[in-house]
Amino acid sequence: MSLEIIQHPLAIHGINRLRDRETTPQSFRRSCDQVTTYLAIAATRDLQMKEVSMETPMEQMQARVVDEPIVVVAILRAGAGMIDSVVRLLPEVSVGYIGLERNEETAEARRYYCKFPPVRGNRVLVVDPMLATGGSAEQAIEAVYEAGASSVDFLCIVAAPEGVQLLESRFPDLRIFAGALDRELDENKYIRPGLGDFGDRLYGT
Ligand SMILES: O=P(O)(O)OC[C@H]1O[C@H](OP(=O)(O)OP(=O)(O)O)[C@H](O)[C@@H]1O
Ligand SMILES: O=c1cc[nH]c(=O)[nH]1
Ligand SMILES: [Mg+2]
Repeated sequence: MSLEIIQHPLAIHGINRLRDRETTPQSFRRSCDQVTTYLAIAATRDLQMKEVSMETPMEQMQARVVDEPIVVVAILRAGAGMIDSVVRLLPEVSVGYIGLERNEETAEARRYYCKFPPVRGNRVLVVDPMLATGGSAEQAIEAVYEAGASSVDFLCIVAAPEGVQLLESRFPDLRIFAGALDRELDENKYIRPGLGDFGDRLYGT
């Protein structure tokens, strides 16, 4: 497993806008988009390319274009807020959804929805802004591997050490791209310092 923490100053700035309790919903959405864009750029740095011949208005040339189908799978609800940013970078991407909700007492995630496009043999980006205990990500990644993904990258905005450890023990080939690695989980399994409940802040619930 590998863990990359995005170091770009604009990504760090965006995460700290998300953390600030004074941030308005409008600015929260803009910062979510900004940080997700940096995560997606990092995760697609090694996309396969192929050579094609093409004509510019001036002459013929050999050019390289992306040659790898990608699937993005969002963990609902909060992960839905990251889809548009990925689709803007990768307009051809297919999109799947898995609905998971943590029980407020036990913090265990319950699956309530799952719909994937064809995944077999493809690289899949699983997106969810928060990696806390790792239970939600574990269920989603397991489902994606069961559907036949050739490789999985997990993109999150804030990760807790507990979640990273769980994913590391479960999926040796997984790559995690995170905006920040925070200190710990609290007694309610919320990330500290964290940013609160991402879904509630994104959707105003
Ligand atoms: O690592 P875990 O301990 O599983 O916690 C992380 C999960 O918790 C949040 O979702 P939540 O269950 O609050 O659902 P929501 O997105 O609908 O708000 C978050 O978006 C992750 O999916
Ligand atoms: O800190 C946390 C933990 C889980 N889900 C969130 O939205 N925030
Ligand atoms: Mg929530």
